[in-house]
Amino acid sequence: MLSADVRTVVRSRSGDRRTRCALSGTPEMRGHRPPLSVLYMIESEGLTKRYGDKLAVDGLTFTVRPGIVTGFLGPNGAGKSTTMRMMLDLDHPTSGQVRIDGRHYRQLSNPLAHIGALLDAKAVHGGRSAFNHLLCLAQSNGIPRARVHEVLDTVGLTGVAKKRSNGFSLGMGQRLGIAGALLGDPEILMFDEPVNGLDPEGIHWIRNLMRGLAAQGRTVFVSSHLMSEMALTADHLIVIGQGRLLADTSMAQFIRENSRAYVRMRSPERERLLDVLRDAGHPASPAGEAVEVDGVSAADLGELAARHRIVLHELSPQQASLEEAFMQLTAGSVEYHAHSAEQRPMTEQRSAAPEDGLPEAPPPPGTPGAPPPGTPPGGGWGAGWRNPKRRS
Ligand SMILES: Nc1ncnc2c1ncn2[C@@H]1O[C@H](COP(=O)(O)OP(=O)(O)OP(=O)(O)O)[C@@H](O)[C@H]1O
Repeated sequence: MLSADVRTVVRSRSGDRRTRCALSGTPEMRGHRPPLSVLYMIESEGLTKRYGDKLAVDGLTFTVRPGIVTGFLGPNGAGKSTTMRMMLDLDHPTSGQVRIDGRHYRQLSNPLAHIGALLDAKAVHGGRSAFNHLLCLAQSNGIPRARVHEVLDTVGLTGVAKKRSNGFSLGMGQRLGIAGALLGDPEILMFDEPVNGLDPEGIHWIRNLMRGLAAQGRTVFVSSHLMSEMALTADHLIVIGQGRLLADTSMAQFIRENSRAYVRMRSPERERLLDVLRDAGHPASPAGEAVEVDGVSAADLGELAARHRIVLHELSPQQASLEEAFMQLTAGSVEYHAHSAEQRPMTEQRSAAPEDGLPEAPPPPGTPGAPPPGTPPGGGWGAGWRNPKRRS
């Protein structure tokens, strides 16, 4: 017999397969039911993974909750994929644990019905058609054949279902991987770089898919390096650097706490404006033709300018992007630094490098090859990856 609390929860998820299981009280749902508080969650507790000398994941404790999209961010090599692999029991933690719906992955009697994942879109048998690939997955997991047609339709691959997947583009492969993740109609979905290789329409589609899955009350955990996309998709962020937890917070709070918010003002009477701001106790910094003021609202600054009859051509509150906030927070954890393609060739750099072998300081801001604003000393993202720990 299901408790009243369980009925409340499952009824709010109208139409989903597990809801029906729960209401009919199948043996799977009757046995080993985790406490309500952990349903549909991923819980990582002190998760640690060491590969030889390399501490890839270092004591990660966090919870991924249902009903929202949780973004998983970190610079290259931060440990995101390793963490996701451990969640699916594809890699064993050195210490710590992960629970899915309150249980270890190995204890789930029907894992695909609990958690669906896209980790590596290329991990399919290329000689099989998309349909047969999904059918094999379905048959080995007790999922009806009709569900294969449903997920192919959801990801837009029905028209190429009989084609071999080794002829698929990167984007089609991603869609097939997503179809596999959806196959068991799980409450928890995990995607590692799902927009890789997708065109703008595909990116838009997966954004809506993820938001739609979360709106149905599912738990959606997604990693991506595409910050602009993540800013549009995720509600909550887990950020790691060098295997350690750096932030576990809402998107809005993350940006607020890791960036500078200020108001940008432009006036044909710039010098007078600076004087008025100074006299009012609002120190402003000149920025080209504009001035930037911290810690005062745009409304207050507009009224101040009006009282002094100063014409304004711009009065705009500025908030850093997710990308800027991310780079600010992870500045100390970036392991693989990049250098602009416009910098001198590597051979030239090597001969001119100081004796300690460290890279030279980047060019000044605004010049060719300069890093974008907020880039930590030593570089940012881009071409020419080089691990400073592997100096020759
Ligand atoms: N099988 C392995 N053997 C040895 N080292 C590994 C193995 N898998 C990962 N690592 C190392 O662990 C660290 C974390 O790697 P991981 O792939 O989890 O990072 P990531 O955050 O997913 O990186 P990216 O964003 O570049 O995909 C890296 O230094 C990586 O080289």
